[in-house]
Formats: sequence, C-alpha cells, structure tokens
Amino acid sequence: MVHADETTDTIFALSSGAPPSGIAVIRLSGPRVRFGLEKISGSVPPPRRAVLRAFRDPADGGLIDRGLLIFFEGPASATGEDMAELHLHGGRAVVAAMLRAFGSLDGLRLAQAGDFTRRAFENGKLDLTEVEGIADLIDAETEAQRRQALRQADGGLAVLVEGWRSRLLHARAMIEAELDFSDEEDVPGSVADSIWSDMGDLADEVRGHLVGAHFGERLRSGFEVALVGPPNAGKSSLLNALSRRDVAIVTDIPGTTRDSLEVHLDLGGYPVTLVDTAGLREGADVIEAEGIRRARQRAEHADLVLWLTETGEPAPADLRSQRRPVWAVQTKRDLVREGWVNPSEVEHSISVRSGEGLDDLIRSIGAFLAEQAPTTPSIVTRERQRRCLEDFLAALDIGVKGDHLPLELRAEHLREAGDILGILSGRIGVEDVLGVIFASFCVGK
Ligand SMILES: Nc1nc2c(ncn2[C@@H]2O[C@H](COP(=O)(O)OP(=O)(O)OP(=O)(O)O)[C@@H](O)[C@H]2O)c(=O)[nH]1
Ligand SMILES: [K+]
Ligand SMILES: [Mg+2]
Repeated sequence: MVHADETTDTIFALSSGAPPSGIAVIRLSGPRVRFGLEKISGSVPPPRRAVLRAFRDPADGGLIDRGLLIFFEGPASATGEDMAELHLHGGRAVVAAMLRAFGSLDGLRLAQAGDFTRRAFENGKLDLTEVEGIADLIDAETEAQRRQALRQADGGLAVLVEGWRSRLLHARAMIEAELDFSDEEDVPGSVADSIWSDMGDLADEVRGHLVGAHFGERLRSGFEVALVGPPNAGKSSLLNALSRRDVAIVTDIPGTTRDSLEVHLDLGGYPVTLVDTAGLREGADVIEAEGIRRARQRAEHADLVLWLTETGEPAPADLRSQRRPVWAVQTKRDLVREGWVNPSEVEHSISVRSGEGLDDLIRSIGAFLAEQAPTTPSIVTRERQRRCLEDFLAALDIGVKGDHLPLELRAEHLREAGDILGILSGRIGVEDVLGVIFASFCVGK
C-alpha cells in the first residue's frame, strides 16, 4: 500500500482557502521538511512552538514575507512524518512566491488532492472511516451534518470496528485451539459453544448499528422533499419562497415546470433537497409527459412528499401507496373561495403571497426529520460502510447458525467476516476505493 516514490517526496500546499485572505497557511510534510525550513527561514525551530520568522527566497535571499512558523516532528504529527505550517499574509502574490520557493527546492513537490490525509492513513494515524469522516466534516453545511461527521472523524466507527475485530480474532483463536485438540480423542466439552453465543451477540450489536444507517446516509447526502401536485398548484412558488430565491419560473400558465429542479436548504439543522416537479395531469404533450414521469419517480424516492393543491384535497391513492409519508398542503390560502375546504380543516394550509402557514410548514418538516433520527446517533453514514457491514453480517451469520457444518467451515466464515472488517477500516484490499476517496479532498488536506 505504501508507494515509495510518494512517501519519499516531501509535499507542500496552500491548506487555507483561496487567496486573498487575512492569513494563508502553507503546510509541508515529508522527510525533507527540515531541509526546506533551513533553506527558507534559516533554521528549524523547536517542535510545536510558534515562532516569528522571515521567509526568504532560497535563490537570492530576497524577503518574501514574515510570519509564524510551526514545526511538528514526526511521528508525533498529523501525517506521521515531519511537518511544518507557515502562516503568511494571505495575498495572491505572497502565496504564489512562497509556493514557487518551495517548489524550487530539491525533493519538494506540490501536493495533490488529499495527499496529506492519505499519508496520515498510510502511516496508521487514521483508519478509512475516519478519513471519510474528515471529508464529510469539510463538506458539512448544517449542524446535524457537522456533528455526525465529527463523530466519525473522531473514530466513532473506527473504535467499534476495532473492538469487533478483536472479539472475532479471539473467537478464531479459541476455535483453532479446539480444532488442534480434537485430534486427541478424549478432550471433554466444547469451548466453541460460548464462542458462538458471543458471535451471535456481536451480530446483534452490528445489526443494531445498521438500523440508523439509512438516516446516517441521508443526513450526509441530504433528505429529499418532493413538491408534487396538479399544474398551477403553486409548487414552483413554494420552492422559491422556501429557498428565498427566484430559482424556478413561475407563471399562471399550467405546465410551466417541465423538468425536476432542486435546491439545497438547511431546515432546522437538517440538509434538505427540495425538488420541484412538473404538474401532474392527463393529456400532456410528449415533453410534459416525460416531466410528469420524472415527477412520479422523484416522489417515489423522496423521504417526504408534499401534495400541493388549491383545495387541500388528499393525494391520489397511487402516491400514498408507498411507505414514505405524503402530506396534503392547501396552497393560495389568501384566495380561499367559498365551498372549498376550510383551511382550519386541512393539516397544512399556506399562502406564498401572504406568507401564511410557511413557518408552520418549515417547522413541521424539521420536526418530521428529527423524528426519523435513531435514538442513538447513527455511526454508519455511507453506502460503502453499510454494504461492508451487511456483508460482514452475512458471513458471520453463516458461522453462527451453522451448527450442522464442520467446525473448519464455520471458522472459515469467521475469517471471511474479519477480512470484511479489514476492508471497512481500509486495512486490506481497497486500492481502488482509496483513489476515489482521496480524490474527493481538496489540495492541501
Ligand atoms: N394568490 C396567490 N397566487 C399564487 C400563490 N402561489 C402561487 N400563485 C400563483 O399561481 C400561479 C401558478 O404558480 P406556480 O408556482 O407556477 O405553480 P406550479 O404548481 O409550479 O405550476 P406548474 O409548474 O405549471 O405545474 C402563478 O400565477 C402564481 O403567481 C399564492 O399563495 N397566492
Ligand atoms: K404554472
Ligand atoms: Mg412549476
């Protein structure tokens, strides 16, 4: 897994945001960090102490900037290698000159996306689920996302997996011992019985963590709320009102929206993808019919469907037949006409024009999402993690429930289960997964 050419290089990159900014942070990692610091700032400061230094161009000694310098001595650093941080003035030219100066030094190169985190992973500072947590922490846009990502970056899943792995190793060792002894005819009793009951408990524990997996994955990627209803119901108007932008075209012509359109919102700390769809009606032209097909499809995959009509009538049966809830929402409350359902009788009644009912609707959606949250926070947040744990359970269950199988075969399934945990934490066989995960990072992380 360790590539000699990559780890012998010393990497550097701008780790703070795009200049100009108040301060820019350039990070370095690798065996030639000391050499780089000597060339640029004259000497290597004592580890973990911020010192004020002049940074000079190694070519002509010209002053580039003055700023803070911190040296971290490996292996007690984020990557496990020697590292340094330079805090500079965050001007474009300052940053460019500094990067150019480091690039002119032998054995130093600009880092690629995710290089620093990759080294931390390869040097055993992080397991793969922690790496995934860090990626999510950087991407987190809402409070609930931040908390979930931090739990994972902090080793929430990694610690569990490590515990499961050692229980599995213990079980396998006991079974190996039993297999060895069973050659001798007169060994009494069987240790394996207690082992299998512990493995059964382990399976239940993992199953428990999978219960919240769907919520965890949705919290990471966003919950989908679909706006569905007949033409002119006011779907696009509601999308615009909730996102406080003119995202969708609104006209009094039925069939204005022909394709699905989405916006990302923060509703009560939860990430929500709000989807506007084409109005559902019979006898539409080819383009509109395709839009209607997509609308139904989006509704099928949504976590919540809002059925918008001017009358507040319930949604058609086929929309309500699926598992996720469908709320009937009466629109244009400001226009409520005689003979129509009294707004006090429908659950949600709104007017985009007057603003009535909008806050209530937002609150209800937030409360609905909060209700979905499992009582213990979900620790599984990605499809990759969930699939690993499902495969793990499948292998473990064959072992646990296989009293009719020879002990060797049951033990073999435990070995397989252990390998799957290794894939989950990134210990084995994951080169292809690694490429994808690290490429999703920014340069300098
Ligand atoms: N009075 C009033 N008019 C509204 C309200 N909401 C929407 N409208 C009007 O209703 C008409 C249709 O609104 P849209 O948001 O385009 O409706 P839609 O459901 O997206 O329509 P399609 O995309 O054609 O299916 C527009 O003329 C809006 O201005 C409201 O709360 N009160
Ligand atoms: K319309
Ligand atoms: Mg529309």
